[in-house]
Amino acid sequence: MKDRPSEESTSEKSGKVTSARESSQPSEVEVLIRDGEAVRGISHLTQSVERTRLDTEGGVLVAEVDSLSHKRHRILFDRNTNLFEFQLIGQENHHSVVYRLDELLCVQNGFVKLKGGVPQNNKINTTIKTLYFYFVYRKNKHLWRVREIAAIFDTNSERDYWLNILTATLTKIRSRPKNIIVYINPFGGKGKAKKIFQDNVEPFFRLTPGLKYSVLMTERANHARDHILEMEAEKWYHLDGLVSVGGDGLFNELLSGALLRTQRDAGRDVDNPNSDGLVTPHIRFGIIGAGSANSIVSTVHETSDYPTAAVHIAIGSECNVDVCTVHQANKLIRISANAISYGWLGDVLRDSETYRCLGPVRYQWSALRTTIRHPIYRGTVKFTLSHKDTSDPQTKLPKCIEPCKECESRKTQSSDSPHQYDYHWHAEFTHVICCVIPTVTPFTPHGLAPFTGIGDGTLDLAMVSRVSRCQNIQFMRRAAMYGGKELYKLDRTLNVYRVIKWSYQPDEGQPDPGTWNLDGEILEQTFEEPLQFALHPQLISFFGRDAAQIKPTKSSFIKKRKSSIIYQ
Ligand SMILES: Nc1ncnc2c1ncn2[C@@H]1O[C@H](COP(=O)(O)OP(=O)(O)OP(=O)(O)O)[C@@H](O)[C@H]1O
Repeated sequence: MKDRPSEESTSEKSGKVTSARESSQPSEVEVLIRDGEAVRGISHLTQSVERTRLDTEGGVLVAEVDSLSHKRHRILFDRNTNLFEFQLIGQENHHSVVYRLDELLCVQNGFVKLKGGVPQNNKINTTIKTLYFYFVYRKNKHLWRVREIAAIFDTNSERDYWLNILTATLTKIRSRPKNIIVYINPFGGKGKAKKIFQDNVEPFFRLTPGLKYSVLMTERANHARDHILEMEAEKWYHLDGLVSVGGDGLFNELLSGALLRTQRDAGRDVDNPNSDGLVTPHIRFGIIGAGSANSIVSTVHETSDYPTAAVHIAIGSECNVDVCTVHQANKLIRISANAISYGWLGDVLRDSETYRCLGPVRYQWSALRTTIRHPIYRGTVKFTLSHKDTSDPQTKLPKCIEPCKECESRKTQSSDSPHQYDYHWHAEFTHVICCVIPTVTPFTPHGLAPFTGIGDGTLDLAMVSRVSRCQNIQFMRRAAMYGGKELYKLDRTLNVYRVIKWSYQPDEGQPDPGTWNLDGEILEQTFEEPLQFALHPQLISFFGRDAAQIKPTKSSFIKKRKSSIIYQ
């Protein structure tokens, strides 16, 4: 059991301590995140210190403390670089550990029960003289957790001085959210969204200094979207985050509500697919994946782990994400930040709606039914490449099925007359799949889109023309087992392009125009009007961090353990 100082066992030593002065309160703090960079120690900033001292405003705060095992340490907090250094003193060799301010979730004058790095409840077990630092860290490739460092000060007032100054500093970190709304779909996934929030997310929020949050339980479909659109302006502009606790469908409501509201307030035309002037919402999005697929959260954080998502919201990490708008007859009809698919995948979703009573198994059942039916749709895909794509579709795309209206119209037009899209392909399709982000789902754990990123300014468009039932099963099996990257390696004839806009129109005279699967929701296609898809690069921000930038903490810390404070 951990040795914690209790009220009875500690006695306060006398000592004059600088009181928290007005002048020492920090103004707004800008944390420079230097992920992946080796952080230089700050020990050069001080030589010998007896007790808490603040060199200058924005200078270095220094104190000598004991660890729980009574080893003497020095803590330095450099307010210019926003770095903490914990040094073990009185040893021959120099042992220290450095943390950044943005890794500090909170400081407390008592300990919080942690289980596997997740705060268990909100009870703070107050102690005297001990300050508990709660730092977030990347536990392994995917998971983020909280670790505790306990430092026993010489006096209670010195501890309180540190507590006040650090809490005030954390409250003023500009990138941390101050005011968020949490939308919970009580029926999402297995109907446990509320409990998931209370057990895995709320404890982080309660610990975060300066974070205010309100919770809205949705009562119907589109409740969250309408709530955002109808919110009073003053409330809306004071918000800095919207968090969905549910599936991809609930998140899409938040996304649509916030984007529509922002464009409406800015007087932008959302209906025109060629308008590239959409305004970025002032809020960031957080997702707690409590739905059935949780594809967006799994793609952004590479895991649907609830505490990881909660950590990113609490510490205010940020990543920008591309968005795709879908238009029909010059009207905006949907917004997607995930994947849009037509053909086999669209039909599976449509069929699965009839079998909702089966729960998540319905997708497997409908996949089987759709594979037996083996739908093929004839239509025209038109697209414009992103400048990042180097392949030339002209040399790779098979010939259009004749007659092709687009080929004929291009023949009759002069070569210099502008086309809305640079390339087209009239074919019979088994799949047309467009990924805005890599699209990690329980069925495609390695990501469906071969080369796209979450905010790389491209859409990956894959067109799979008529294949046999057997080939389609192989195609889906490979995509699920190895991910899109391997699929592309195995089949170089796969027509995949990085595009910025595209459209699809089915040929008339087929029994069915087909259905789209847009972020897991059905979108009906019509014969009359093509659907147009337009990319808006990095239009929204998420509470998330590019995982590749941060190295996981080494698990061999036991070997390097020098004290209960320095174990990295
Ligand atoms: N209280 C509610 N009652 C009914 N429907 C709701 C409610 N709140 C949200 N919805 C709608 O339910 C749909 C599915 O919700 P959500 O995505 O949260 O869960 P899910 O279990 O992942 O769903 P799916 O079955 O689509 O995967 C959303 O499109 C949303 O609009």
